[in-house]
Amino acid sequence: MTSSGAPTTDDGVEIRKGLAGVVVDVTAVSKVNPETNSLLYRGYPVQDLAARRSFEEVAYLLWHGELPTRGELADQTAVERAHRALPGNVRNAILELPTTCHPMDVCRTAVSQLGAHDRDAEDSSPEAEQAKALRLWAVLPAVVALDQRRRRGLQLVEPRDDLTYAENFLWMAFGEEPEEAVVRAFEVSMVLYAEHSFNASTFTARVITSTLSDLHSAVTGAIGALKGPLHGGANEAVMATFAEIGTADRAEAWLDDALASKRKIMGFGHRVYKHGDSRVPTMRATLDDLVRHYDRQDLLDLYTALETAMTERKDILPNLDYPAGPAYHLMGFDTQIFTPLFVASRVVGWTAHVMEQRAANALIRPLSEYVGQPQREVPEV
Ligand SMILES: CC(=O)SCCNC(=O)CCNC(=O)[C@H](O)C(C)(C)COP(=O)(O)OP(=O)(O)OC[C@H]1O[C@@H](n2cnc3c(N)ncnc32)[C@H](O)[C@@H]1OP(=O)(O)O
Ligand SMILES: O=C([O-])CC(=O)C(=O)O
Repeated sequence: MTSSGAPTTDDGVEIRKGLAGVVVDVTAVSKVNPETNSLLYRGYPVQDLAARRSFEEVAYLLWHGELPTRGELADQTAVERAHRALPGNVRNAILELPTTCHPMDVCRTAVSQLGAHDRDAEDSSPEAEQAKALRLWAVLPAVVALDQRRRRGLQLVEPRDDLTYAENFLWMAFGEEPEEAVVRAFEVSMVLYAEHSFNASTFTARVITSTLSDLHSAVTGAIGALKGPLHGGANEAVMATFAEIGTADRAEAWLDDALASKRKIMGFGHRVYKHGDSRVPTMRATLDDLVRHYDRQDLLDLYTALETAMTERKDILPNLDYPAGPAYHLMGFDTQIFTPLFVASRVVGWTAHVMEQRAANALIRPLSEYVGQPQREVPEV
């Protein structure tokens, strides 16, 4: 052990498992501050953006560094709406995938396919990268909505260009005009999920970009990293936990059993925030609105019972996935679709980081300390 508590090898080399606490680069995209429980996108507090700005405006901000003027937003919106439909070849590729695979596999495959069909895939100029990021962001709702619908045995719903991003996403997923309360809640979740500095999936995207690989490869890899339950996969795992517990009165006993068997409780804890996730109060308030809208106090009771028990037992607080999971459930999404919803939002942050990495690149290649067999001779056969 070093004085910082980090383990060392027999030779005294300090090992930073999981790169915990290691600052690997600078970024101007967002600032996560665990001391003040705050998160800034390009300098703006995320909760204020969620309250006052659309997801489209936030996407522009994350990519370009400033909020859009009316004209800039109109230009971006025109491109976004023109690229909402899935190209036929990608739609067919999705339809051929088995419904036994996880929806994150569908997302990952779709982005890879979109890259293979994109004529600008190998053009890494800033203009081409920005255009690809925008097109990918525009089409991902169709990927997610199609996948949910085919699993339900329903036909694809074509996008509508008279609707906002959030309205159109819900329209394509459910085939009916969404209610205003649901649109608002969904939009807030998209804003909150869009960006979070050097998390595991964003770092993956940056590692891939650092080899001078292409943007679609970076996003495909990032989707793989987000899928895991220690990262984005936790939002669907929260709903699985709720289903396992059943009702609020069973939460304490369930938690005691789970902790006794050393299970990780999904939706709780965070690598950076140790005193609460900056985004939880906003998402929790949004969940409260949905609970009132759908008259589902029972779900909130279960939510609160598990949160209270977890705080009492372990003093570990919820992360964004904890309120987001039940919120998506109330909106009507299937549980396995929750992490793809995270993809649809985080693609903005990933691509902003791809562009930032490319603009000041250094190959990412850390070192490891070898602890295997010493050199030995290959025996004669
Ligand atoms: C949007 C996002 O990606 S947010 C993260 C979503 N992920 C989850 O919700 C999964 C559940 N949470 C976790 O597994 C962890 O809190 C992580 C992976 C997110 C962060 O973990 P780390 O920073 O590596 O902390 P680590 O896992 O070392 O935890 C420290 C201690 O708290 C415990 N702990 C942390 N989170 C949890 C949890 N959710 N349930 C039970 N115990 C936990 C650990 O067991 C460990 O205890 P120990 O010191 O007795 O061994
Ligand atoms: O920052 C992290 O490690 C995980 C997280 O909350 C996110 O990616 O939104």
